[in-house]
Amino acid sequence: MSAVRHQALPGDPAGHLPVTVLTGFLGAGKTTLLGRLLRHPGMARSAVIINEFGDVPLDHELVEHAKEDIVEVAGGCLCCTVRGDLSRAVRQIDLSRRRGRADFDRLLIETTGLADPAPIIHTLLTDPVIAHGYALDGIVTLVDAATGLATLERHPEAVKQAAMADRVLVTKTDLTGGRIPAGLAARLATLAPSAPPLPVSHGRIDPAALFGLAPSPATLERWLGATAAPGEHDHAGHDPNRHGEDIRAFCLRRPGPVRAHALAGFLELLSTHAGPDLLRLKGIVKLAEHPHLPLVVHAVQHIVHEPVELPAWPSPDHDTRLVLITRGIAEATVAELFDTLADAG
Ligand SMILES: Nc1nc2c(ncn2[C@@H]2O[C@H](COP(=O)(O)OP(=O)(O)OP(=O)(O)O)[C@@H](O)[C@H]2O)c(=O)[nH]1
Repeated sequence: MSAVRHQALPGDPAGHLPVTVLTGFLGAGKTTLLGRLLRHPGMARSAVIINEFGDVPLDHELVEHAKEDIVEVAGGCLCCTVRGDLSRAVRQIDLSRRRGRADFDRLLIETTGLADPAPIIHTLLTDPVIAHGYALDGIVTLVDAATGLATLERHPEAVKQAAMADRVLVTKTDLTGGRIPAGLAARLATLAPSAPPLPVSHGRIDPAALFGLAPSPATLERWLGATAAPGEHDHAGHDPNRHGEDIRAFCLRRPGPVRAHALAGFLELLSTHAGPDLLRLKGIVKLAEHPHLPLVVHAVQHIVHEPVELPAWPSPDHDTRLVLITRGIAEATVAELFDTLADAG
């Protein structure tokens, strides 16, 4: 038996460990917030499950973490194709805790940006092993201050994420003058009236604001009633890189270095012309100018974020890898554009 201290939920004599579900549309800032939270001294005893859409996981290389209590679930959304994987991931990390290999008293689950939180909550509440040892402490939904309103208009997944929130964080308010834009605030007030939004910049928030939000039994009942029974969303043979009709993920890989101006041209062309259909781009790039210092790039719809240079390659894989999630844009078109610019570079 490990000597694990249990930090039970208040009023929970059974000593269930609290689980927080961190959700929010593609690129809303979930990984940024998580990275920052995990550096907070009060968060040292947290385990994390990260789920990524598509079969080329990158987040585990991009989340700065000094701890090993992180399990990555790749290859689809927890909400549709890999719900069984959520159970397995929680069971795996729970077994590590019981065997004394992992020492945590709080679990955080970061969903993909396309996830419907309802089936995830359903699994947490109904899987016998999970329900025995863990209890939902709250759903924290991140909404991007700059793209959030347009995203809520176009993507029902984003609406559901906001509607189920116990806490809404409006991220990137440094891009909107430190404020939540009025139109977005009004939309959120109707979607999540009991979760007034908090503005957040660069993931800076007191962790206490995110915990102890446990939804009431009546709310849980409502979700359980509204959610499909386990198995209904699990499609055998479902392509993990597809979501709905025309959203798909793909990865561009290039072993040779890429010149900075070729990369900048590619990002500029793509974000300007694909606009809202470039749901997400993230990647790690070997720049010709600094091949030993990998560059992390991000774009969310029409916004290309400030690239960040890492002090070292996070894994032995030193190829440039760009993961894209697009709506109705062919992989071949994007790959050709990238190759043309990189080859000419
Ligand atoms: N200016 C600004 N940029 C931010 C902020 N938070 C996150 N970003 C940037 O937004 C981009 C996306 O952030 P992530 O944390 O990767 O977003 P995510 O929600 O984890 O993305 P997915 O996992 O792909 O859905 C990155 O370039 C971040 O640096 C913020 O508060 N301000």
